[in-house]
Amino acid sequence: MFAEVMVDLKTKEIQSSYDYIIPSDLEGFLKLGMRVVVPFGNMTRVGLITKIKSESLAATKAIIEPFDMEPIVDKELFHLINYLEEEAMIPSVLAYHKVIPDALSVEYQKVIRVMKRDGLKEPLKSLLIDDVVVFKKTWRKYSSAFQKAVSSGSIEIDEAIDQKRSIQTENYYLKTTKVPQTQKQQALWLYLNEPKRIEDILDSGYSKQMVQTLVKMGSISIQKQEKMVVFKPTYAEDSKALTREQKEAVLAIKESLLKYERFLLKGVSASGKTEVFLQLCMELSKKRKQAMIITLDTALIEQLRLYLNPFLSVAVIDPEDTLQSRLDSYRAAQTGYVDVLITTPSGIFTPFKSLGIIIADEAQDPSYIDYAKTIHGLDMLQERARYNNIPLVYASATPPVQLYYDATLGKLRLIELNEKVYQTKDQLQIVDMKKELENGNLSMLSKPLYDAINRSLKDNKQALILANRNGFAPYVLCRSCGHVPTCERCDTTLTYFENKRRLKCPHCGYQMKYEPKCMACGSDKVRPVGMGIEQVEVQMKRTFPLAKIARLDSETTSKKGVYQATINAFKAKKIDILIGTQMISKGHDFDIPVVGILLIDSMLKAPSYLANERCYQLIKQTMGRAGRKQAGVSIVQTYQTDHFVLKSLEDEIGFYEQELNRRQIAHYPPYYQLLSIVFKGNSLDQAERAATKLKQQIISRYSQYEVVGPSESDIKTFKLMIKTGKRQDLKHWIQSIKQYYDKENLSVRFYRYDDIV
Ligand SMILES: Nc1ncnc2c1ncn2[C@@H]1O[C@H](COP(=O)(O)OP(=O)(O)OP(=O)(O)O)[C@@H](O)[C@H]1O
Ligand SMILES: [Zn+2]
Repeated sequence: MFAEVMVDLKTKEIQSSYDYIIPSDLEGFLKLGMRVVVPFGNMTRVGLITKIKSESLAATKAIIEPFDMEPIVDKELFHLINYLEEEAMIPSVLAYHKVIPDALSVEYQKVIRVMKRDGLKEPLKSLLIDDVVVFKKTWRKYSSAFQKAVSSGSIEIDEAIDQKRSIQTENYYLKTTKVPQTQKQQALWLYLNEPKRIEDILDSGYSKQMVQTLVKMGSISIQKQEKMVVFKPTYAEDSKALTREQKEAVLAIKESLLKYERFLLKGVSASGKTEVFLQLCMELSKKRKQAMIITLDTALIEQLRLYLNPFLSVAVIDPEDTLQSRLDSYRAAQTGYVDVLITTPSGIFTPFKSLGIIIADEAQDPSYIDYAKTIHGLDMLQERARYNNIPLVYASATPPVQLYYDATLGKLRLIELNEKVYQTKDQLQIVDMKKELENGNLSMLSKPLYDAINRSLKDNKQALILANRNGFAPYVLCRSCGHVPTCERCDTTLTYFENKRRLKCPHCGYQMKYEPKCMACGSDKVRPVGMGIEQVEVQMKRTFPLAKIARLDSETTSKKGVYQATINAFKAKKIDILIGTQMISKGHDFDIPVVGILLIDSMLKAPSYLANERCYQLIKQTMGRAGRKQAGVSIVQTYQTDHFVLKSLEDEIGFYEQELNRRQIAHYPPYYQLLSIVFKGNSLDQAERAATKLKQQIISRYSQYEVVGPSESDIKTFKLMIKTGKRQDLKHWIQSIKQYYDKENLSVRFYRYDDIV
């Protein structure tokens, strides 16, 4: 027998799988989805078995040994990998890379063994103090010394595979056939008629000492089993009486628990969607089925966990956690040990033993689309729900336009929660900043917002301010020559960060030190222009000097734990005014009377067909943080009071209808599908020529496609955007010409979820 092995999954250069002979003693043991150790050139590498077959013309080398005892990639994951290759047009190595978690990746090390210590000379003599040492990267400069030592036989160098994290085990205690003497001992012995962990034994009132004695006597045996790390149910809370709408929602979804169906749970902010999740998960837990809930970040994971944990066992996979902790939770889901797994869109590929429901919370959030814009988490979840024949619930106060549209077509079932649990009042006020200026108010705070915050502080209450723009100012400008510093890698205008005195590229992360001297003309008349969140903070501190003010954005939360701590402090009312970017807008169950929404005008002008939708959702989500347990007011400051997004903040249907209409006219989703084809060459010229040529080919071959571009989109990169009603045949055709570009040394990538227009 032969195996196709995808060698060294995490190395992008190795793009294909290779055939290996399966040694006869491993036949039957090795299965699809297991990792194996194989010879590769003169190295030893780990690879994944992607196929087992009876014939191979290419195989010359044999698999050395298994690396896993059971498959780490199951049938469903293979299906998803296939889906990624076919539908998202992702190269297969990358698809494997996406699906297999980092916690399971390996590293390769060189291990040096000292054979003859006397033969060692400096610097090796002092580097190799122990007899077995792992080679350090910094020792590369001594390569020739190491080579000499090898040829003289003083040292040997081996290659070792280092698994970054491994599955943890722990001891379980079980009775043997040997009956102990005393009555007390016999009680313990009988209690251990099935394997138990020491914690559980102690909890049941037996002593550690007695366990040890019986082990010595041979009445108890010790077994090693996989250690399961989950949050066990605390039973610390009583269940709530559901509202009428919650009851109806639970009932509707419960009816189709054991089949594939999509639901849109559209519930206004604070309508108690989480309670609906809890009820569904509890129902499934009775049927020994698991639930996967996706939310956005550490604080929201924790908020959800605290809500569910009194009733259910919960595991979480948070990209902020350690590899080991992520692996533990991964195994808890995979082995069926836990009721609920809560994770972020990064965890959507986690395998389950018996998945019963998928809930995509905050389904409107852009982070469901991966950074590269190749994978849409909601599409992957739909594929998983279909594969497992289970319901998928999208939950949101502001559903994506696409899902709203699908619901109107009857492709998914709409369930609405229109009332807030506590039926508190909320109020919206849109302030025209042009008028504020006319009335002589030059500050960034409008009179109504200033008054509202002031009142709240006087009442010992809080305020939340959205300022969704990083840095101190969006750019700096030389007032002498007009120069604006841009990124030397991708030409994007650099954002100015005053606290760190740096200029940073919002697109690629490039950064440089800020000098108040113009790089073009040397003048010292360089000034920040426009407003960012750092500046909002400075001005708020000046306006409300006695208030405790905190800021939440990518800068302040770069250190682990700060985000969660700040959210907790705000909930505990240790902060008076919290200023934040979009990270404060979604899902947090705050109890505040005032929300201020600033700096949204530039968002409405973003070059994305999703700009209106994103801005609408962001404002509505932020508004939803007030008026939960107490009445609340949201104040939106804008220069564009006539914009339909702002006009329809209290007319939901109006928003969706106008936006749909606009998209239909401009040929955007959901009416048209988009596909970006991006060429990256050795030069801008080469990329542009290829893009132009492909555009002509497409137009002459497929008259039904609209092709926009080519346009320069990055360094040495040109992009075509295709709009189409149907994408299928185009995909195969492009795949077939792809080899041609490979020969020309041009990389061609496809992006299905590119929204930049
Ligand atoms: N049936 C109920 N009885 C009493 N309190 C409830 C009930 N259901 C939910 N709550 C409480 O109402 C508050 C709001 O619920 P939840 O956070 O689930 O709202 P949500 O719909 O998810 O809002 P958002 O869209 O803003 O995230 C929570 O504090 C929750 O504990
Ligand atoms: Zn850049």
